Amino acid sequence: MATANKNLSEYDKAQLPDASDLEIGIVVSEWNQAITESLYQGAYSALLDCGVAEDRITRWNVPGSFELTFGCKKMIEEADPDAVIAIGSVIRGETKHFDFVCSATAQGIKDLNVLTDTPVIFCVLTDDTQQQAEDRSGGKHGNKGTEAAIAAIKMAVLGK
Ligand SMILES: Nc1c(NC[C@H](O)[C@H](O)[C@H](O)CO)[nH]c(=O)[nH]c1=O
Ligand SMILES: CC(=O)[C@@H](O)COP(=O)(O)O
Repeated sequence: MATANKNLSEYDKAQLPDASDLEIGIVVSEWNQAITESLYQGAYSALLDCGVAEDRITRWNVPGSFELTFGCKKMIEEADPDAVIAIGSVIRGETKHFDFVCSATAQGIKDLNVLTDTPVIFCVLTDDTQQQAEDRSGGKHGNKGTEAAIAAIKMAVLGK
């Protein structure tokens, strides 16, 4: 199902496990900062709404999406959260750099899920246009940060 047919912000708290004792890490890329801050706010608000304690949410920033893998790895090593949300926004430019950044970031986050015992949630928008990114970070298609927070809660409990 394409995002166009699914609102990213919809969730049913009644279907979620107790999140009151969860520690959640969030690593945020500074590239396309207006988009990533909107994604972060979506994730942060949903975590609080679902019962995660404010003082159990840890945020770190990294320069770009390519650095998300290292930032999440260090957070897992140093803070040992129950799950980590990796937030980024990659928007296609004139060259093939978009393809390499998206592929490396997706593979790196996948590797963390394989090589560590901590779920790492892929909250990285990979868009052809600024409008597509805005539509998925609090626009007409909802907020992927909200979707990522719900996934983080579910995976954190599954991984315990
Ligand atoms: N163009 C985008 C980038 N590029 C930067 C890389 O992520 C990386 O920080 C750099 O290559 C140094 O290692 N990053 C994004 O997150 N979004 C983009 O659109
Ligand atoms: C995803 C990127 O790295 C890209 O936005 C950089 O733009 P360009 O391909 O024009 O250098």
